[in-house]
This record gives sequence, structure tokens and C-alpha cells, in this order.
Amino acid sequence: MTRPILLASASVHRARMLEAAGIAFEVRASSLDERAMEAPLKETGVSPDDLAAILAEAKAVSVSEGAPGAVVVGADQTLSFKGEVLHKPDTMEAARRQLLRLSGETHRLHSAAVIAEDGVSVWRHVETVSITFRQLDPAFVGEYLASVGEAALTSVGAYQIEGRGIQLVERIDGDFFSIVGLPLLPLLAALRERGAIDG
Ligand SMILES: Nc1nc2c(ncn2[C@H]2C[C@H](O)[C@@H](COP(=O)(O)OP(=O)(O)OP(=O)(O)O)O2)c(=O)[nH]1
Repeated sequence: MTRPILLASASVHRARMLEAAGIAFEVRASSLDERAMEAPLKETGVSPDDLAAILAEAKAVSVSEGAPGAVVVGADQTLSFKGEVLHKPDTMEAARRQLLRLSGETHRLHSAAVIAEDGVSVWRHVETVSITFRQLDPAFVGEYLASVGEAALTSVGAYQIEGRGIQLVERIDGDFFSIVGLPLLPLLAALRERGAIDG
């Protein structure tokens, strides 16, 4: 007998990943205002990986408080580049500018997952991946964005690595699943340990 799993995320990418892994869960996205939460944290000089963990924990705990007995998974991803933390671009023009900034450079994705039960965080994991982009020609970036469209705006880096986004990349150092949005292997091990999935 396993325990109900809730995914406290509005990310279709995370939901698809768990579905593909054969995990039974329900989506119950958190209503937290991440940007409002993030502003004071940034004043403290919080590191990008800690920021991802704190936001993931806040989402998991907030959903978990209203779901007694459920195993609630919260997640967050931050992109760090030259001391800045970048977020999902708001517009296609912002996506174009962001991709050109990352051209020929290495950025890091910090992918955090947290499990909360009955309003208490019981497990957390942050995986950091370094991604180096090729030298990107502005015309290529324009063609890439025209081909992927608004999907580019659903990812923090304005790319989906499992899709055409891989054509932007020269090198990846780290876990593929963490780029897509969840440190999947450590998360599955934790769900097993907590009796939420069989195995
Ligand atoms: N499919 C795919 N998604 C990616 C990739 N890189 C980043 N992402 C997505 C995963 C997340 O949905 C999003 C990271 O943004 P957040 O951590 O703020 O999550 P999001 O706002 O989507 O949902 P949430 O805050 O959990 O409700 O970027 C990738 O290479 N492939």
C-alpha cells in the first residue's frame, strides 16, 4: 500500500517527467508568489542553489499543510550566470537576448526537490548542472526561437534540452533530468524510502 503523492508544481515538464517514470501523483500547484519571496532572500546574498531549495521547500510545505497524510513534492530551478540569477524570460525578445548572453559561455542550473509531509519538510536535494553553449549566431538563435515558439518561455533557460535546445549546447556536466526540472534519481529513492512508491 503506497501513500498519495502530490506534485506542488505548475510545471508541465515536471509532471511529464514523473508520468514517464510511471509515478502515480496528483498536481496541486502552490499559490506562493515566488518573486515576492525571492526579493528579500536575494538581499541576504543567498546562493542560487540555496534559493532553489528554499523556494522548493516553501512550495512543498505550503501545499502539504493542506494535505494531511500526503507525500508532497515541491521543486524549483534557478539559473546562475556571472553572479546573476536568471528566470524564465517573459517575452520572446527577452528569450532571444538571454540566449545571446549565454552564447559561448557556461551557465549553471540548480534543480531543487523537497518532500514535505503534514506541513514539515522531510527531505531535500539540490543538483547543480553546468551547461556550456556553443558560440551562437544571432540568426541561428532567431531560427531556433521561431521553431520552438512560446515553449521557450516555459523553461528557465529558454530551451528544452531534450528538444531542439540541444542544438544550442556544446557541453553538459551533470544530470540530464535535473536540467529538465527534477533531480529524478534521488527523488525516486526518497519516495521509495518514504513508502510513497513500491520497490
Ligand atoms: N522540458 C524542459 N523543461 C525545462 C528545461 N530547463 C528548464 N525547464 C523548466 C522546468 C521548470 O518548469 C522551469 C523552471 O522554472 P521553475 O522552477 O520556476 O518552475 P515553474 O515555474 O515552471 O513551476 P513551479 O514553480 O514548480 O510551479 O523550467 C529543459 O531543458 N527541458
